[in-house]
Amino acid sequence: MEKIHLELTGVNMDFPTPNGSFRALENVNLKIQKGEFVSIIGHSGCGKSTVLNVIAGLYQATAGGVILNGKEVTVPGPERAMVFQNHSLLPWLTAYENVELAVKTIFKGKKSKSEMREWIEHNMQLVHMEHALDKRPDEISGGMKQRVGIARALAMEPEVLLLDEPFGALDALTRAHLQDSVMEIQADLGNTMMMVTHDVDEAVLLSDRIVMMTNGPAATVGEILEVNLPQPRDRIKVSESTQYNHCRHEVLRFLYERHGKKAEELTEDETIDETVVDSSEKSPVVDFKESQQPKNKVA
Ligand SMILES: Nc1ncnc2c1ncn2[C@@H]1O[C@H](COP(=O)(O)OP(=O)(O)OP(=O)(O)O)[C@@H](O)[C@H]1O
Repeated sequence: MEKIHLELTGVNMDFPTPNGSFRALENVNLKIQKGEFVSIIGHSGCGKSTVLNVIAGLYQATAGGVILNGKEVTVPGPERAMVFQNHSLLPWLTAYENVELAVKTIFKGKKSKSEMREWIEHNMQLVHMEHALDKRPDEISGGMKQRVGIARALAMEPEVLLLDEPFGALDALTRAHLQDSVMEIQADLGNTMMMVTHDVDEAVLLSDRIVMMTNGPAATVGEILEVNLPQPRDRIKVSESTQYNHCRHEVLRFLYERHGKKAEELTEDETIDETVVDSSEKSPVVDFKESQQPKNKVA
């Protein structure tokens, strides 16, 4: 049995609201091994981002806690880097300088100026952005900005990379490129990665396990699905495999059941455009999409 790297135990998260306390999470328990890629999926507003924010230390759990490498985490730290849906780069700095800012914070006094430069260039290479070091965010595309955001997070040498819908704002082709890059990076570096996504295909393609959350309020882990697909994964080969379609069906079944549709109404290859109920509003919203990403691997 592998050693547990990251563990959430009995996590509750209550938010104060004008109408009293709102319980977003209740008794969330999760054990993650080093180097695992875990996706979190669930209906809109169920609490996926809240789970990541608690791990990041941006929110403090009202009960229970998070242990990383045997130590409790309650505040943000460089060993847990977060990538958001919107790149959050500083617009007046170049791509290089944006990454440099994070690198200086972590490695000041530990790396020389030339070592820092090498390290920044190395991380930009990992995300295939070495050609745009001197571009400012307004001079590069959304996908390129996201790449720089990932480089900035990786440059902090985090033990855990937290990805909150990192590709959600991108077009299908760019998303596919970035998914491939993230798979390559994880194969290279072996980081533990946790990703919130609404995209069932993305979750199956990238994950070792998919955590499916129940609807809120007081959301918790509903089911956990193991994705037993061989690595490295080629999107075209994977999408043709029975195991892939089984995993996809299992996630859709879970989401449908939470939406009130019966599992037996699903077929293995059913196409779905929208399936969910916003768990906080209890009204149908267009949210869960079968991925429209291209099925072939893009270089
Ligand atoms: N700071 C806050 N104060 C009050 N309520 C909050 C706060 N942050 C989140 N919530 C509530 O907690 C619940 C979970 O929110 P969260 O953003 O984690 O859901 P989510 O599953 O990530 O949603 P989505 O899929 O739409 O991004 C929601 O009902 C949300 O309104």
